[in-house]
Amino acid sequence: MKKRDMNRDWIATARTLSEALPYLQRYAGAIVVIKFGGHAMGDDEAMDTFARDIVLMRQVGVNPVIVHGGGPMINEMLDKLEIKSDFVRGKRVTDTATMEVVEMVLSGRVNKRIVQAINAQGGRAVGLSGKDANLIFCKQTNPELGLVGTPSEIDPSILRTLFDAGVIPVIAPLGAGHNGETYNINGDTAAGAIAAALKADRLLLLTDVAGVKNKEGEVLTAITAEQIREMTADGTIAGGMIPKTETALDAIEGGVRAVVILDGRAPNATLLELFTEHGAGSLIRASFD
Ligand SMILES: Nc1ncnc2c1ncn2[C@@H]1O[C@H](COP(=O)(O)OP(=O)(O)O)[C@@H](O)[C@H]1O
Ligand SMILES: CC(=O)N[C@@H](CCC(=O)OP(=O)(O)O)C(=O)O
Repeated sequence: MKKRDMNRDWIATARTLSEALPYLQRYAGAIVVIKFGGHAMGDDEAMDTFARDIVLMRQVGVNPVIVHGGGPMINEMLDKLEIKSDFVRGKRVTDTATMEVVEMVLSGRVNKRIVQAINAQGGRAVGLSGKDANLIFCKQTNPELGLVGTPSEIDPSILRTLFDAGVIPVIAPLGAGHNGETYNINGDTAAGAIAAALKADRLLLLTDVAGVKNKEGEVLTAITAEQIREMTADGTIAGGMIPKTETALDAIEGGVRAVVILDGRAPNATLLELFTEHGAGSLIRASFD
């Protein structure tokens, strides 16, 4: 299949996971950044399946880094507190009161739920946010969005320390400002910036759709930067898909080898993408030569 050819430098030729098993050691040392979106988290079963895949990945020597979202969980808490919030091009307009809720929900409930799920599957996960160990400093994205941040300096050294210790980092997308501010970073944006800083082998953006769809609603297995620009301009790519495709382009420009947008709720989604020939979702690479 065409997509398979484009992956030949890194992905196995196995058709099934069991066929891939004897070859898994070839991935030892690879860095795979996985954005786990709020919509992809679904119920406890989806969380457990995700956690099992991540632990298996770590057991074969891959260094997985989880960067999570949690938009729906933030919405739920804002509703309870009767705080209104608006989105502009997929990003939440964040004032001080909203920021407090975002930090509590992401660094607290959502981060620890993922850490606990991975540890329950036999892994060793540690939760942190972009504020820990100076991982992410931000500048303001746009005054109209308030405390939404764009990562400006990333220090991934803490992640390498965790890799060496066999620990799986689970990162909430928050950043520090140089004047003591806390910034809300879109989860996709944070994952892309971390993947670029690590020059990751793969960035997987897990969501609740099978991939990027064209006007006819068909999932595109491979997309170029040019197609993404056209589809965004004509409105085919909209809402939450905008930060994902923008992230994919920035990550590739920043040195990530390939980005895949895929359905995180599909059984064994991440393992199938990494270890089998057919992969899953929409693959974005610098060039398809
Ligand atoms: N061209 C497109 N292809 C696929 N999904 C799209 C497209 N344009 C907009 N979307 C929307 O983007 C959503 C994914 O973004 P979002 O809801 O923010 O996900 P997550 O919470 O997983 O980060 C999809 O559920 C879909 O409704
Ligand atoms: C700036 C911005 O929009 N931040 C997001 C952070 C969480 C996120 O990205 O969650 P999902 O991946 O589940 O959508 C927010 O406040 O919702």
